[in-house]
Amino acid sequence: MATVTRPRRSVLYMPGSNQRALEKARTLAADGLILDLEDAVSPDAKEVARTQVVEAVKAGGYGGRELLVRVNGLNTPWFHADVVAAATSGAHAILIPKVESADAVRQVDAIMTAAGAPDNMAIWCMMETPRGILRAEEIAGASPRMGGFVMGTSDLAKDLHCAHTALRLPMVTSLGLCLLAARAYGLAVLDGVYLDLADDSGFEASCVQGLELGFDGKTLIHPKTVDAANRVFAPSEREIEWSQKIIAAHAEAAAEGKGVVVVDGKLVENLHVENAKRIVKLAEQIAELSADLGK
Ligand SMILES: CC(C)(COP(=O)(O)OP(=O)(O)OC[C@H]1O[C@@H](n2cnc3c(N)ncnc32)[C@H](O)[C@@H]1OP(=O)(O)O)[C@@H](O)C(=O)NCCC(=O)NCCSC(=O)C[C@H](O)C(=O)O
Ligand SMILES: [Mg+2]
Repeated sequence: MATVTRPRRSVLYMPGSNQRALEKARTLAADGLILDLEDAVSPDAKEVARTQVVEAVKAGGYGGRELLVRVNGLNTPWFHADVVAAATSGAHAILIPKVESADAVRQVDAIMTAAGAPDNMAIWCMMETPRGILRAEEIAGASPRMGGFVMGTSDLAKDLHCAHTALRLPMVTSLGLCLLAARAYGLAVLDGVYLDLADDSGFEASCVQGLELGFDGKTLIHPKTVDAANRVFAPSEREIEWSQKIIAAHAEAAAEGKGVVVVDGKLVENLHVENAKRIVKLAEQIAELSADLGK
């Protein structure tokens, strides 16, 4: 069973160079934020973005939202200083772009540790190159700090020479390999961004597909998409009620020495109960986070 440690239905990117966005994020109902130093920031704004992001995280005000700092890639002039600065910022995780090997993760781990990062600060990896996808398993298991994968479907589509289609068939193999590796190693895994901000129904359909594939949530580029992602990736009332019902029925059956029970004509075994417990726990965590954010 995949471990649920916190809700990650909606995780919003913002350019670290955009002070207004860093401020605005304190008021948004996103479960998590990616404070970006990489692709959303132009080369001449890299240092300013790094300073602003570290100051914003240290200043706080983000409540229970999960904070990830996306640093520049290993082969860039900004990488080392980004990791050192993020390591003691108080963010929950460093997100490394374009990861292609376990060694890259271990390099970041070593820099973080030397810079004084707390033991519970995680490493997340952008999965967005063909080599990275093919090595998803070794990357997932590269360090005890590994916390999750974020699908970088824009970079990946560029490298695969594939099209962005509604059903994402050209992307399904890559998404599936990363989901397998993430679940095998107990990591979180977030779906890629939807680029057409004018297409609300297309966005929602891509969230539904991401949920059905097994993603924990969706990465977003604009606040207007937060509510739809939160809605789609949250368990419905019906699912919660059904989960509670089968947990109770199975516990009653277990007390009578039975391993299975039939509820409303459906066979319920321990595996269904495990999944039901995950759903109930996720619903509780969403309620706690919503109360914390006042949303
Ligand atoms: C796309 C945007 C440039 C649009 O910005 P803007 O024109 O300012 O939008 P609005 O006027 O509609 O904004 C309304 C208010 O919302 C705030 N806002 C907008 N976007 C964000 C955000 N991302 N985070 C926080 N707040 C945001 C505005 O400040 C307005 O607030 P107010 O002042 O109160 O009116 C912009 O949305 C944007 O920059 N988005 C993020 C782009 C980004 O980070 N891209 C990189 C990540 S995606 C990626 O890299 C994919 C991956 O690597 C891959 O390969 O797939
Ligand atoms: Mg990318």
